[in-house]
Amino acid sequence: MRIVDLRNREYQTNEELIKLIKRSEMEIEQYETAVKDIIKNVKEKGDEALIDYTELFDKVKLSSPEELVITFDELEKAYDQLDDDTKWALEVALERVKSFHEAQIERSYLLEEEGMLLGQKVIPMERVGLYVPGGKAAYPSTVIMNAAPAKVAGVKEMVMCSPNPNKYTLAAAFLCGVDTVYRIGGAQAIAAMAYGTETVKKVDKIVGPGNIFVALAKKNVYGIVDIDSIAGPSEILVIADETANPEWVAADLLSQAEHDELAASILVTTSEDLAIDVKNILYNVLLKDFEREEIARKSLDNYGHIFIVDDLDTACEVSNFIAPEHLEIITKSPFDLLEKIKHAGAIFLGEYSTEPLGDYILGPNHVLPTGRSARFSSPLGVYDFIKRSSIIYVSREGFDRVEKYARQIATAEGLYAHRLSVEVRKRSS
Ligand SMILES: NC(=O)c1ccc[n+]([C@@H]2O[C@H](COP(=O)([O-])OP(=O)(O)OC[C@H]3O[C@@H](n4cnc5c(N)ncnc54)[C@H](O)[C@@H]3O)[C@@H](O)[C@H]2O)c1
Ligand SMILES: N[C@H](CO)Cc1c[nH]c[nH+]1
Ligand SMILES: [Zn+2]
Repeated sequence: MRIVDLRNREYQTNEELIKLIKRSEMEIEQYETAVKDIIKNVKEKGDEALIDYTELFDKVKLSSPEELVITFDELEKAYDQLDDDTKWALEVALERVKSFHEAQIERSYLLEEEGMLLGQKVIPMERVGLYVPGGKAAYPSTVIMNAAPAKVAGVKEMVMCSPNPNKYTLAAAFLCGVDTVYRIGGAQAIAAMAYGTETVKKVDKIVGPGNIFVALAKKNVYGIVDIDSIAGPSEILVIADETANPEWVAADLLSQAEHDELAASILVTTSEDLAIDVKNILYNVLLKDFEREEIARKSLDNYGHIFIVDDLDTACEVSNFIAPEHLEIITKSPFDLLEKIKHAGAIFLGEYSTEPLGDYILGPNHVLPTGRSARFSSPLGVYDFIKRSSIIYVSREGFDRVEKYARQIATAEGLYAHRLSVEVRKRSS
């Protein structure tokens, strides 16, 4: 495999590539230390720590723990304040996301065998925590992406945390029927939902995306609660050939760069001309007079890459290695590459399937694994909000069919009380 970037550096191996794309261990360690400290403080000081962090990071001064909670009236008022077009757009999005996720519903089942009924009962989670980011932008769309699959799964209670949420985020929470909303963000919100405080309810599972502090905090509380995936700073990788429109590709790369200085936007192309055009358009046209220039420029300078490869097979190999959150394939025959893609949070095929449509309105979830975790994680879905219990019924007849095998295996394991449980029943015949 031969990979050349725009500065004519050559990468021979995946290891060289990973060094380039990975945030340095030292960088991550700094964030880890800060996050662990925040979690410890919230565990020890509860609401007091939440009030302090909210002032420090979100510049919101609260005079009492009650103010951490946003009342139902505030949510309703926020919704009423929206103009009709925005209300309608959010409603259409909610309906589309819900109906896409309905296909993920998993049913309980019972298998009947001679003398036995064996099955699985699907049970929705009782209380889940939704994280909705709010530092560098507001994310009403993420309220929908979190809440819609939870509702479809039948979750009883939804708790939501977001730093300094604006009227759009609050209106979306109202529309989605979120039960309790707290104005708390970052690692402190994750710690509060995992451990509970005097005011914040402890949940069974925390889902939703966020910046590096949120993503690392979720990783840290995993085990105390369940989490969905590591859905951290956004990523996009575009595989494109000479048929791609450079302006469209550049716009799509910028769409994720504007989320966060730590976002990653990568183009892998077989066309050197396209590579040069995309770079020029990005830096000499789109970034000029761009409202979110500061964030996007830092992201592109540090984590933006353009790789030129010999063929589309190599492009797929690079993409599989990076395992991006979003993969766009803008080539002459995008479906031809689909079977070669092994790791990606969401795969967008063809030039009109632009990533931002997926962020807002199509239906598939936009809460997606990042940082190469698409190798083992999936998009947020109904399956994240359910758990399963096995159901077991055995009659005397069923018992007689299998008891000797159980006794045999119990003997092999040296677990005599296990064997006894079977023997006492056998003797009763
Ligand atoms: N992967 C996905 O599915 C997905 C979806 C949507 C958004 N995102 C990502 O979510 C993120 C949103 O980030 P954001 O910053 O706008 O909002 P955010 O809510 O995730 O983070 C804001 C919080 O970060 C904390 N914070 C900021 N600076 C800190 C510091 N120096 N020390 C400790 N804590 C600090 C504060 O508590 C603040 O409330 C972006 O990275 C975006 O790319 C990812
Ligand atoms: N692209 C983000 C996921 O990485 C989701 C989002 C919400 N709003 C805009 N974009
Ligand atoms: Zn986005």
